[in-house]
Amino acid sequence: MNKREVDVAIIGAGTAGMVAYQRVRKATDNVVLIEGERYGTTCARVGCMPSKLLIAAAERAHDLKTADEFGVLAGDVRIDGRLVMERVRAERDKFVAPVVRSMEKLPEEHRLMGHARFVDSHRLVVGEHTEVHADRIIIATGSRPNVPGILKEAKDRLIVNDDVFDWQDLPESVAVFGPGVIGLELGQALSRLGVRVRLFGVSGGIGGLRDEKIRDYAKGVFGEELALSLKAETRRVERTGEGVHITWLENGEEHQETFGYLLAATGRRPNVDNLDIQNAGIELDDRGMPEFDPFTLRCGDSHIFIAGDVNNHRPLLHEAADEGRIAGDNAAAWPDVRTGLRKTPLAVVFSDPQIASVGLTIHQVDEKCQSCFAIGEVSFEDQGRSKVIGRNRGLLRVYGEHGSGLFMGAEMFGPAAEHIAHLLAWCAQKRMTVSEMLEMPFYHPVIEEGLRTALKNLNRNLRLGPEPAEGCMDCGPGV
Ligand SMILES: Cc1cc2nc3c(=O)[nH]c(=O)nc-3n(C[C@H](O)[C@H](O)[C@H](O)COP(=O)(O)OP(=O)(O)OC[C@H]3O[C@@H](n4cnc5c(N)ncnc54)[C@H](O)[C@@H]3O)c2cc1C
Ligand SMILES: NC(=O)c1ccc[n+]([C@@H]2O[C@H](COP(=O)([O-])OP(=O)(O)OC[C@H]3O[C@@H](n4cnc5c(N)ncnc54)[C@H](O)[C@@H]3O)[C@@H](O)[C@H]2O)c1
Repeated sequence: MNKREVDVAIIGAGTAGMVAYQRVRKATDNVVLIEGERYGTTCARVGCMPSKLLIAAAERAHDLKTADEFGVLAGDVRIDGRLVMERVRAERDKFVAPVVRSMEKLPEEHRLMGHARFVDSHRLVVGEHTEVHADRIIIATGSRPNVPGILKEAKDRLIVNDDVFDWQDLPESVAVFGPGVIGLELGQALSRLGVRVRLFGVSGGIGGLRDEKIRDYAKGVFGEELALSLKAETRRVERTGEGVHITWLENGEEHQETFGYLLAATGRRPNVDNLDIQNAGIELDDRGMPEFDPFTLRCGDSHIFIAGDVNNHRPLLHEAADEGRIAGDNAAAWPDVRTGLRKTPLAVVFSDPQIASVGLTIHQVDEKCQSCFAIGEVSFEDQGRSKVIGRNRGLLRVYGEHGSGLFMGAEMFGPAAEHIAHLLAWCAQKRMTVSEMLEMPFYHPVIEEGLRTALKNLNRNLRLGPEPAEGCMDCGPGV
């Protein structure tokens, strides 16, 4: 077995691992970045980018199919599944290639291919060919789909997100299990591309929405175009000659339907269980997850750090990058460990309408403010710009603290949520009050005017500032 002695070993060459590597590199040349499978990252290969490519095709198809609303007659819209998937794969490959190239450009002594596992708190065995002794270690091993046992009965027709993006053609039908972020994004996109889809859930939730009022509204809107079984008890999953036959119980009645494939989007499992983590000498919780500080990413008071999806703290791309930076800086400077900047929570679901959440959830605000908070809201059904562009479905709810008037968080289902969420996240991070946010300029006619309406409503409910005039003429029509 080869032997290596390094200052810092990083396990996992995904986004968190690559960013951590760049930071460590500033302090030492004696570093190794270990990858067990392939270069290219989850985001570029099987995550953010290919999913958004599929969604982009679905949005084009949907726009064409609904263009007659504007008097634009597109005729019969035909979707060529082979061409759709060809573009998804080709564009995906263009995102993956530069990531792989940047990895391959690293000095050879900084790269190691092979699955890593802990032998003790400082020693890793990699691919059974190299033993690495590291002064400090960063775990950045990401996550993988978690598939409940019963779904495995779909056998060769069971797929996860990774498989979808290698399809050569679109299938006739897919049962999507898991109405969370991945299931909703992919399920709606496939449906809009002409695939027969049913979305199965267990708890009644959809798209990770936490505010019940928005969740109920969103369920109504998605239910108009998607077959939803959000509170289903799966009785049987059988691989038959035609595909996958599913029997489920819903509202006290048994239902059955056959699909070509079963897509499991039932959550993700951190890649901790394949590391022999029990040998690392760090505290584990009752689920076997390392205890760590989210501000330093350090596990207890050890020399081991954990960054990205693997710690399951905020499993999003920009958070993986931030955590890679913090863990990298701290591993480099160890034992001088510093707290890093954690940004305001921000999440976007690329459904249509989009879903976004910013800052604290309604339940967290309630807990933090001990019920001393108010809610402002706006419906986009009557919002001027949204009506003009035919996207007037949605609801935004903003939360503020009584007394201080501070903006605490928001949840949104509606048009341009990805953009409005950014404005809100920036205000939250700057700790702005709702009144200060209302001092900012709002153009006319734009979707952001809907945000202003929600903020004015919140200010009124916080009993701050002047009582807003009904039908404000300064604001123009349809705001
Ligand atoms: C379908 C889908 C869509 C998504 N869309 C979005 C989106 O739109 N926006 C967003 O912000 N986020 C999105 N995400 C989440 C985002 O992709 C992740 O948060 C991010 O990629 C996590 O990066 P990471 O570095 O933690 O993990 P990864 O990029 O997964 O890297 C981990 C690496 O560790 C390696 N590894 C694992 N175990 C070992 C081992 N024992 N030894 C050596 N190497 C190992 C793996 O092979 C992998 O290369 C999406 C995810 C999915 C699945
Ligand atoms: N746009 C984005 O930013 C984006 C997109 C995709 C993924 N992601 C990230 O990836 C993470 C994982 O996404 P995900 O969708 O896999 O997880 P998730 O936790 O969002 O959703 C999983 C869903 O599966 C349901 N479920 C669990 N067991 C089930 C069963 N047996 N039958 C039916 N439903 C079942 C859960 O109730 C939940 O609704 C997200 O939390 C997010 O951080 C982000």
